[in-house]
Amino acid sequence: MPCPHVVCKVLREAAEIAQLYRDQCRFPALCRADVGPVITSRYGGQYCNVYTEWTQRDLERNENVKFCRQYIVFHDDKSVVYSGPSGNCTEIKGELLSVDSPSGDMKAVLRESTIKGEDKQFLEIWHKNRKLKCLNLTTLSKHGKVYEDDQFGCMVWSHSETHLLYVAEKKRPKTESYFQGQQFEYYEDWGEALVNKSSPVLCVLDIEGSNITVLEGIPANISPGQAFWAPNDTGLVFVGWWHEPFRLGLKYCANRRSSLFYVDLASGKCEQLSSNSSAVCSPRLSPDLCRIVYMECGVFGPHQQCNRLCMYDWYTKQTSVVVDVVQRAREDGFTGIYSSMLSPRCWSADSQRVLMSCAQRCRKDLLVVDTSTGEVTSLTSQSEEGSWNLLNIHRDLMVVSCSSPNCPPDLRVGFLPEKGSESKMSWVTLEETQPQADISWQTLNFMTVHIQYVKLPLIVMPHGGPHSVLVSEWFLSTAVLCKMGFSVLLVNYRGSLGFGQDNILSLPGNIGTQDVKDVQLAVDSVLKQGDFDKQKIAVVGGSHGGFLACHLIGQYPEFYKACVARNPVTNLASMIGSTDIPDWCMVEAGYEYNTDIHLEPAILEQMLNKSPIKHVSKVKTPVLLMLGEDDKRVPSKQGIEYYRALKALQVPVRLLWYPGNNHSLSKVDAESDGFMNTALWIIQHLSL
Ligand SMILES: CC(=O)N[C@@H](C)C(=O)N[C@@H](C)C(=O)O
Repeated sequence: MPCPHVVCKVLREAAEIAQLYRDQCRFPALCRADVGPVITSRYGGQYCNVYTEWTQRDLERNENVKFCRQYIVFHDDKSVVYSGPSGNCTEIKGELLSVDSPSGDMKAVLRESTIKGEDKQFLEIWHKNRKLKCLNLTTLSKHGKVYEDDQFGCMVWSHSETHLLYVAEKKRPKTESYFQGQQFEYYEDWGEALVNKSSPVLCVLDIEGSNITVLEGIPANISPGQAFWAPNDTGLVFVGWWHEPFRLGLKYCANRRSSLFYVDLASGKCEQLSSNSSAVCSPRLSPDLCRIVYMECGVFGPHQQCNRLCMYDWYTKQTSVVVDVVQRAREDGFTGIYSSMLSPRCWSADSQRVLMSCAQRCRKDLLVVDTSTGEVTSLTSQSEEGSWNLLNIHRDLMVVSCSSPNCPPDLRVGFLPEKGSESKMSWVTLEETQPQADISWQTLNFMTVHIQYVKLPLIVMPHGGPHSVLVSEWFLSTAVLCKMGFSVLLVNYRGSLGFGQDNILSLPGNIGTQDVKDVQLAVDSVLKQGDFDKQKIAVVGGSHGGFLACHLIGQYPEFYKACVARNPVTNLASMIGSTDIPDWCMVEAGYEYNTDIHLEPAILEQMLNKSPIKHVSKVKTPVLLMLGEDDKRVPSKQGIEYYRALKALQVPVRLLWYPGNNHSLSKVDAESDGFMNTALWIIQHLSL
């Protein structure tokens, strides 16, 4: 029997909202897992240690803290016999990178420490219970700062465990006096979140002799990263990004011209292993040291696309495409490969299959790819839970984390079943989590929405990118908003990842119309259910999601009662000259991009026509803008341009300015301040 509609009560007291936010911040997220070597106990049982790293917002310290916890896993190579934590959590401070040697006997740590007010980097080698070596990299001055980011950064032991490979900034000439004319030299960098990362170099530490060699032989027009040791330690394999005629932003942009390279340590010769005209990432060597898998996509065009999974045979030097681009969802449901990064290890023990977590429509699944047939099987598509993340796999023991919109991430392990028996996958939970019974969610054709028999206020959240995807996983802000009594509609519009390459390609040239109409269609269709209060709808979005939020309030002026935009794109025509990704503006406006492009008035006109600023005169909705001072992706001037237009029109607008923050506004205080202001802005303007 249908329940009568009742008026929904939303939590509106700032102190109570802050308490909810604090409570939900206590759920940590997994960021790393390693499987240690197999140890045989004196009673004959086999076990290994699983090392995990987590991050958690510490609101008191205004920091994202990182900590580790280890688990012991007894197994018989096919199943887990017994498992449990071995000790408590320990906070990790000052470690930028760390890695165990292949045998597990040694550990290398890159540490940053401030001495007499100066930042110094140290490279430590640990053996058993002692620190074997500590090199002051800053004093040695062989190179600049070591890269610790996901894009270029790596720290890898040689197979022989005698050398360590890492990436650092090339040494710059000293600038003691301006008479030398170099003090004010401009160094291009790789843009948003890669500031001051300009010319990476590959560095090798000879551990015995404490000797660091900065590798030569790499073409000067290439920036190397994501490196590892070739079979038998004869040389190094790496991804090289072309940086001529100039560097473009790399973050969220897998479409930068790049290739796989091999540099031979004896001869210094550098060889290109993959195509000259595509973009590659995440090369991973098989356990038998015979093959390398990597992901490949087109250069320019949409910033993230459906990938090809390619494989390079080390001995035959042949490259094959294991899984090709999927234009439209296949009959078996497979929609293509969208992972931007493979886990540190991704091969099965027999070097036949590759594992990955990958967006498939609105969820992230664990996929197994048979490299000899290209067959793709999902290990998780039949599971009820939301989304799965592969943290690592070693000797077929997978370490994964699973979460959903009402369940923070947990930690599980399980052995990869034999080929053909994937449906028999069974998991053992190492770390339970706390499901949030008062939040419910559903994936529908256009929406993720809470269906309840009360008139709920609705917050519409389209994602940014625009070529990214919202999967059914844990999000702090949506969980808190739901607990406050809001309903949240997360929208994947056409152009999102996870639905096939055709879907992605349908958007460039049509932004500002197709994506806007898709979001509105999703909102209208949930409103037809009658469960939501049509007078209490807000829209919230960041970046391209902010672009959509500003478009929606301009194109549907009576509809949204509050709008919150984080670093929104408001005018493509003015953004192209100042962003780190000018190609994005061209491609999304419907043009091909070339580095030597000349802007024509017609192009700028089209960009303006597709931008939210074009509709600003119709806006009535109160707007809260949140801008990061150091944003290189969507420079803050975009938001300021919109702010001025709204002020002139006397539309209520408030601007929050976050110094020391970039595009993501992810520093702990900026994020929590942004959340509180978002919640209070919506409460105020929805008259709750
Ligand atoms: C490629 C890119 O960064 N585009 C931005 C305009 C954008 O929308 N970014 C998203 C991913 C974000 O949420 O920051």
